[in-house]
Amino acid sequence: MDLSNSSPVITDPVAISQPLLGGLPSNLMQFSVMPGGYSGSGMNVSVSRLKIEEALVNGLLDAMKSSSPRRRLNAAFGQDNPSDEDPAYSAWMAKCPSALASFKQIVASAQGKKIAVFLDYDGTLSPIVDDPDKAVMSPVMRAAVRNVAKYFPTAIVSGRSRSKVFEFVKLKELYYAGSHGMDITASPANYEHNAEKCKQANLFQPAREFLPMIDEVTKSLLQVVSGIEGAAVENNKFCVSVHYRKVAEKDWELVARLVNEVLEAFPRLKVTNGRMVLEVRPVIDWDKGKAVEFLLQSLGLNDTEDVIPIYIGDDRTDEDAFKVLRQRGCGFGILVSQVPKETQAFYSLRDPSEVMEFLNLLVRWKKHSM
Ligand SMILES: O=P(O)(O)OC[C@H]1O[C@H](O[C@H]2O[C@H](CO)[C@@H](O)[C@H](O)[C@H]2O)[C@H](O)[C@@H](O)[C@@H]1O
Repeated sequence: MDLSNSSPVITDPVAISQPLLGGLPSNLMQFSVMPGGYSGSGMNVSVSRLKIEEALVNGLLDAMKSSSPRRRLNAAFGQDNPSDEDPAYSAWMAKCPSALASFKQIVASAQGKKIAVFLDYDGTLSPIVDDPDKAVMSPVMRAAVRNVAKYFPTAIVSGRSRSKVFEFVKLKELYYAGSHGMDITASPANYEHNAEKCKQANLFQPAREFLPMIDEVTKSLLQVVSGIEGAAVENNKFCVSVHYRKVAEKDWELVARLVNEVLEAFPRLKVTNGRMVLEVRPVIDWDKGKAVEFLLQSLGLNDTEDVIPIYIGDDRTDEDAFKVLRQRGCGFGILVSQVPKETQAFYSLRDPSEVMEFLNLLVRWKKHSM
């Protein structure tokens, strides 16, 4: 199946100049997203719309409230800074131990194998801040990621658009999967800046046909939330974020209702809730987990006996990747969180500074074991 012809509309100049894996190699055929990936029949569409609406009306606001960090902390501990002495926290740490404390165990299982590193961006490599445009990465974190990429194939897997996350990370030696994995370069980003190597850039965009729809829904969302103080809309190319971090809690219901109303006109889009953000995206069978599988396969790292993928992320969307690693029975998910959470990850780190410490340890270990 040649995916380069699967999209009737190409509005993106990058996509035009870089064929969509111009005829997928046979080892990547399994990754084509069939049109049936979303509900195509009228009946299915209306049934799933009803379900989505019901879930949105009944659950969206609850989900928004429960994603408030202060509420979660208070619900878990009644205080803002949980310590190891807190029984609830230490019970969770027993299930999902610190990747720093368990470092020896982690590298022991990687002995003689290749490690591949997958990193989420917001909340993992940069601390969560109020203004999404200011979520910059510190120079020390950039140095840590650069060093990791010297020794291990390293990819960023983010909900942001690929170009936006590249603007923040600025490292050409990495692989990037933007828009929750719906926009992947299976070659280091520096290939894209080299005309000769452009064709090898292996751009994979399973939701490319949704581009015009995403632009349209972005306009509608911008329009409806423009009157709500603090609300912001971010076009992430194959998905859109509606931020409510700076919206007064009394207006959250209005945000949920307006987003829900807009989506009624877009049955092929769905909404999920992230960290104080509603994420609107295509209803296709593709997520960060599929992106990780795709990258492992296309980089020749698919041998579960020989390769240990490590995925570090803080968000609900990262759970899809943790789950994939668990199901493959090789590699580790590491959840970045200060509070107990249901997770498919094996280990945890408290915040981006611990992520940096872990990355530095990995490099030091590799240097000494060479
Ligand atoms: O997969 P990620 O890289 O974690 O992207 C998920 C969302 O991250 C960004 O929003 C989050 O970080 C912002 C900056 O710290 C914060 O203001 C916001 O409240 C968080 O939800 C990004 O702006 C979103 O578009 C991504 O969907």
